[in-house]
Formats: sequence, structure tokens, C-alpha cells
Amino acid sequence: MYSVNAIATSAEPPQWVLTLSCIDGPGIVHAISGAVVAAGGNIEESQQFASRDTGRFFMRLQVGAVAPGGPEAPAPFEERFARALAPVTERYRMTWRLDTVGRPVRTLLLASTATHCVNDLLYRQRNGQVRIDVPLILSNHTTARDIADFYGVPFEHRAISGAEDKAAFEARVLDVVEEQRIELVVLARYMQILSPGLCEALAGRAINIHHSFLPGFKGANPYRQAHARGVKLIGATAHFVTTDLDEGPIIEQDVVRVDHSYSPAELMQLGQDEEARTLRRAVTWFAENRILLDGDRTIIFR
Ligand SMILES: Nc1nc2c(c(=O)[nH]1)N[C@@H](CN(C=O)c1ccc(C(=O)N[C@@H](CCC(=O)O)C(=O)O)cc1)CN2
Repeated sequence: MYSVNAIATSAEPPQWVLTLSCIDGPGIVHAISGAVVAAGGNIEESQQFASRDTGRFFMRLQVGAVAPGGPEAPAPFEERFARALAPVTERYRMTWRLDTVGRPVRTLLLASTATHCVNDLLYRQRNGQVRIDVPLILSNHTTARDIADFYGVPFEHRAISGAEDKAAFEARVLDVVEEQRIELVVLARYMQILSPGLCEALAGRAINIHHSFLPGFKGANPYRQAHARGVKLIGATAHFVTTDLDEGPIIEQDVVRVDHSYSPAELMQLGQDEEARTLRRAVTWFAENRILLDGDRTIIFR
């Protein structure tokens, strides 16, 4: 299975990022770098990992084009590279993806009442730190509308007060994903549990920010649980969304020290920065093709 996304995005010479996985074995790196050279490319960044758990090999390459191609009319680098890769990907039965470095990822934000993660992502998108395009914010509350208006991002409110509303909301998510060619759905403190059907449809392309250091304190009120438990560290966890609540493969986590003097409200206040920072990193790594899945675990090439 492979895909090629190649839209040039800036004046700098274009770079490509190749991510791949396959059953581990000898000669993979040699074969891949040979394909880069054959296509007239230069490896500018390379990371790899062989998983003893699953016996699979994972690799991320960032490649620049050096040679314009052969004597005949030069084909674009991504075509030359895909052609050179074909025998290698077939021989090793690879799952691979070729993308352009810096290409903004089409991202749908889902929100509820909390706005700090939406605000942070739109601010970072605006200043070019997070390479995403956000065609829509979809929310079951109206709280984030002002922030969406400030950043000029379309906002759609659909209230949820029962199962029918929830099903309609989820149907709208799927419509938007198709209509807007969405590559990533971000649950930016979206507080409704997604159905198994939607989780399956969005498998590997929906990221949630959970407001605790998982696996501790699952559910909707982790700060209250943390306060009651008297923890000395609180945190946040960005993970892929699966049917099992707060159980999806973890992408990034962060913590901050607290003590007995913090009320639940103060823990929530303090935790907002951790949540925003943790989600920002996870979305950035997704946009830069730095996340690969090894079963229920992630490999992060950062
Ligand atoms: N299928 C999944 N859906 C969602 C996940 C997930 O991991 N898998 N994460 C949540 C986010 N979340 C914690 O991070 C969370 C959100 C909401 C709830 C919850 O109990 N919600 C209640 C309604 C609460 C409300 O309306 O405020 C419910 O849905 O009945 C627990 C955890 C997002 N979705």
C-alpha cells in the first residue's frame, strides 16, 4: 500500500519525506538508499527502528533532489523516486508513503467548551509553527466561535443533547472529512465519546488530548480525580482515538509538578498549558510524518 502527496510549498528547494514499514530483514537500508541515489536524491535526515516486539522495521527519510534526471526530459523527482522504490517496496512488501516536507495537513478541529487547545493550534498555525490547514472547527458548544472568528476560521455549532444529535454530529464529521479532504481530525478537548464506527473510519488519523498523564485518571474529570488522589505531578496525554476510551496509542505526554495547595480548579488552570503544548507537539509530528504505528504503540521519529 503506498501514497504520494507532492505539492511544493515554499521557495526553498523541495524536500521529500519517505516513511515506511515492513518485516525486518537484512539489506533494507541499503536497498532504500540505493533507490534514493538512483532517483538522483540526497538523504538529508534518516531515522530507523527495528521492533523486537513485532519484528517490523520502521524508517523515516528526508530527501532532497540533487540531479535533475537523465538525458531525456527529466521526470519530477517524486516520479523518479517512486519508480526507483517500486522494486524495493515490492521485494520487502513495504507499507510506504512519500510526502512533501512542509505541506500543510488538512485538519478538522473538534471542540466543546474549553478553548485553550483550539486557540494554541490556530495561533501556531498562523505563525507557521504547525503546518496545518484548518477549513473548519466543528463544536457541540459555541464557546470557541470568537476564537475561530478572530483567526478567520469557519466555525460550525451543532448541539448534542441526545443520541440522535450525537449521530447527526458524527455524520457531519464524516461529511466534512470527505468534502474537505481532511487528513487529520483533532479532538481539541472535544468532550463526547466517539462511536466505534467513527473511530474505525478515522483510525490512525484522529488525535485526542486527554487532560491527565495516562493511564492515570481516565474519563471526563481527571483533575478532580488527581486532586482527590493527592498527586504531586499532573499531566496531559495526546493519543490516537480508539473505541476504548483513553486507551489509544500514546503519541506525546507532559507533566508539571504540583502540591497539596492546588484546588481542582487551579490544577485545571495549570494543566491547560501542558495540554496545549502536548497536543501541539503531537499535531506537529503528525504533520511532519514523524509518527508510525507499531501495533498499539507509536514510534516517534523526532
Ligand atoms: N472513542 C473515543 N472517543 C473519545 C475519546 C477516546 O479516547 N475514544 N477521548 C475523549 C476525550 N476525553 C478524554 O480525554 C473524554 C471526553 C468525554 C468523556 C465523557 O464521559 N463524556 C460524556 C459526556 C460529557 C459531556 O457532555 O461533557 C459522554 O460522552 O457521555 C470522557 C472522556 C473524546 N472522545
